Order: sequence, then C-alpha cells, then structure tokens
Amino acid sequence: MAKNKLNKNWLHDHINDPYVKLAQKEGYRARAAYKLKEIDEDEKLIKPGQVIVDLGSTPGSWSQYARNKLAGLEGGGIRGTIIGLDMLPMDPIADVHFIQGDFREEDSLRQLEAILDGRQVDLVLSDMAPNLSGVAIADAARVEHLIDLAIEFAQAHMKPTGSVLVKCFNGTGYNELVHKFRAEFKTVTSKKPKASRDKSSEIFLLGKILKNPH
Ligand SMILES: C[S@@+](CC[C@H](N)C(=O)[O-])C[C@H]1O[C@@H](n2cnc3c(N)ncnc32)[C@H](O)[C@@H]1O
Repeated sequence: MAKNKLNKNWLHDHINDPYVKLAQKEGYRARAAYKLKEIDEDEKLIKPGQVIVDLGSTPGSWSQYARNKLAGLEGGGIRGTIIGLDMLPMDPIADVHFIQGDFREEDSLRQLEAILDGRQVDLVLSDMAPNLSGVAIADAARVEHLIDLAIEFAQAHMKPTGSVLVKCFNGTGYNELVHKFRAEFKTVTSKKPKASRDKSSEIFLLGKILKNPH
C-alpha cells in the first residue's frame, strides 16, 4: 500500500478510535492509559502507598493513571512514589518524578537509585518500545534487551512480592521471553487489553513475585 494511503488509514482509525476520544475527554495524554487501566482493573496492581517505576513513560499517560490511583481523596498530593523515565522529554505531571535518560545507560540507573534512596519498588512498568528496523531478529533482540534490563532492575530494586509489567510483541522471540519470565516469576500472565489494537502484535507480560530475589 502507498505510504500516503497508509497515513490516511492511520489518521482515520485514530480520529474514530473510542480510546482516543476517551483520553481527550478524561485528560490523558495518550490512549495507552486504557491499556494499563484494564490490566490494573483485572490484576489489582496499583495501590496507594506503592513505589512505582514507569519505564518509557513519555508522553505520560501511564504515569497520569498511576498518579490518579495514588491520589488522596482531598486532592492533596499522592500516597506513594512514581518515577517516570524516558529518553524523550516529558511535560511535568504533579507528584511524578521524571528522569530523562536512556534506560540502557548506567547514568539513568544511578538517577533512579538516587530517587529511590534505598526504598524498594512495588511495581515496575515498562511500555518501552525500541525503534524498530523491520528486521525481525534484530528487533526481537532489541525488545528482549530492554526487558532483560527491566528484569535485572526488578531483581535488584523490587520487593520480592512486587510485579513487573512489560510490553513485548507476539512474534519472533516471544516464546523465549515467556520462558524467561517463567524462570523469574512465580506467576506469569500475558495480557492483550482491548485498547491494544488487534492489528498490533503488542502484548503485555505480567510477572508477579520474584522466584530468586537478590
Ligand atoms: C509507547 S511509548 C510509551 C507511552 C507511555 N506509556 C504513555 O502511556 O504515555 C514508548 C516510550 O518508550 C521510550 N523508550 C524506548 N526505548 C527507551 C530506552 N532505551 N530508554 C528510555 N525510554 C525508552 C520511547 O522514547 C517512548 O517514549
């Protein structure tokens, strides 16, 4: 299909997408908020008082959703901590810490550790998506690398009873990722929320309770 037609189709789908409309109405920066919302409502992941790390947070809809879940009733501050990290800038969200950095780089980890200041994380979220080259094996390796780093981070900084939710793609390398999750977590579930487009091979893996915490 010609590129122009593809762009037009995307625009048509986007404008008519109920989640895009809902995001505009409810003040979310991206329709992605509803992916996390559905998974959270199913799995009861986010609770007041938690320490949450949101990897690949820009433009910020997952952090906004998490913030709403941790918000106090009287509209004052949040109970808990949210740290967003992305290589791209993110407009500030009240009560959400933000680090601009590449998660593959040591410096980003140091900055995360500085904000954590010894506290353990309850929930690691990763909606990180690497730039894809179209070469299946190379792309699978990039996705896997980011997920390996998220798991390593969880091993080092998450409570043993915590959870890790990562975006991956149901294609080359997916079975290996499920295998890896099963080796690391007591419970592993794959999630395809309704807001994740059918056309997309995007799928989320949720691991709960570390088998071998450090
Ligand atoms: C799909 S978007 C995230 C959307 C976000 N969850 C939301 O709800 O607004 C994926 C993000 O991952 C970020 N990303 C990809 N690779 C990264 C890396 N190595 N380090 C940090 N961020 C990364 C991209 O810059 C992009 O902003």
